[in-house]
Amino acid sequence: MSLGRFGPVGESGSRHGRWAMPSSTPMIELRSLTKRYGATVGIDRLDVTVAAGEVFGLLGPNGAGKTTTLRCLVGLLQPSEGQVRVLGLDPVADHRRLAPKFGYLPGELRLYPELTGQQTLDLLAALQGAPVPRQRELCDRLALTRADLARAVGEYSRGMKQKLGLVQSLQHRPEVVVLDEPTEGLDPLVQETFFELLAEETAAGRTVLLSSHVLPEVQRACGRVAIVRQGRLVTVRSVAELRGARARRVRLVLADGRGARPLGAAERWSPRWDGPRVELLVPPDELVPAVRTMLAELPVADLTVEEAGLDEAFLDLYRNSEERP
Ligand SMILES: Nc1ncnc2c1ncn2[C@@H]1O[C@H](COP(=O)(O)OP(=O)(O)OP(=O)(O)O)[C@@H](O)[C@H]1O
Repeated sequence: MSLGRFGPVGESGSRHGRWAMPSSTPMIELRSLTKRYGATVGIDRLDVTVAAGEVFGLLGPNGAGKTTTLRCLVGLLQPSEGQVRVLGLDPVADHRRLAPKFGYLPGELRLYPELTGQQTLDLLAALQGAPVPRQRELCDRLALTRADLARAVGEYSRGMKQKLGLVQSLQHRPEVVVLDEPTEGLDPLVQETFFELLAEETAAGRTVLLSSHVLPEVQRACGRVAIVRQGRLVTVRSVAELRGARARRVRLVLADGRGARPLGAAERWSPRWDGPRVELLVPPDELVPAVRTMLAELPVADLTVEEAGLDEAFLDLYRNSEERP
């Protein structure tokens, strides 16, 4: 079972009444974190800090380094360089102290197929080394029935396995939860419940880091997002900031009714034609000069401006990172 380096009950015992952490200590801290696989760079000098009560998103395309980052966080991988701290502790050296306070949902949940759902949850609870006050409630909310839990997980559908994975990641009420692609395989109703659970986690001051390549998921769940690409951090932004940086979509109808043709100076905003209408994506700080140029140079019969979607802001950041030397 690959669920992280959870040991049996360590000297820290249950989650109640142990070492005190200064309130200023970040819940998660990655400092110049680098992981190489031989000649391949998984992640390269990643700096990320996550505070208590945040839902923080790690967003990036396939192969960006999300899983590598999460595995370093969980202590499954030893960094090649740099530092990882979770609750001020080293996930490799201090994994026994961390296990009761830490929840992890791996991207590929591999379970013992012959164990029942209930046996799996109980085994993982023992490895977490903590009581599981939320196990029953989470199973109920994620619609894992007693009959489901009595079946061998080898018979589970993908969605049921994912639900079991979510239950085990939260059942011991951990202070920090790391989730790799958490909504994979969940139907829309269960996804709703998942988002409710996330909101409750942060309302209770707990911290969540989730990886995703699904933008609407991040937009909905996270306050801040780190965008990674080819192992490098492109940017860390609040979702609100990403919205503010959104391009403006300018739609024009040209009076002469003709279709696609060169637009002179306006060509730089990548026009997309649809019959006599044309659509351009303009960065917010170029909007006023762009509209002036269009009105001066083109036979404009109609013009509308609206904010482009968050996905376009996101793609813009990707493109900008690609253009970097
Ligand atoms: N065990 C490994 N051995 C060699 N290279 C690896 C290994 N694991 C990951 N990599 C490489 O490290 C880079 C980052 O991979 P990683 O799995 O962390 O990305 P990811 O963002 O999680 O991708 P995905 O969204 O596809 O899961 C990729 O180039 C990948 O090929």
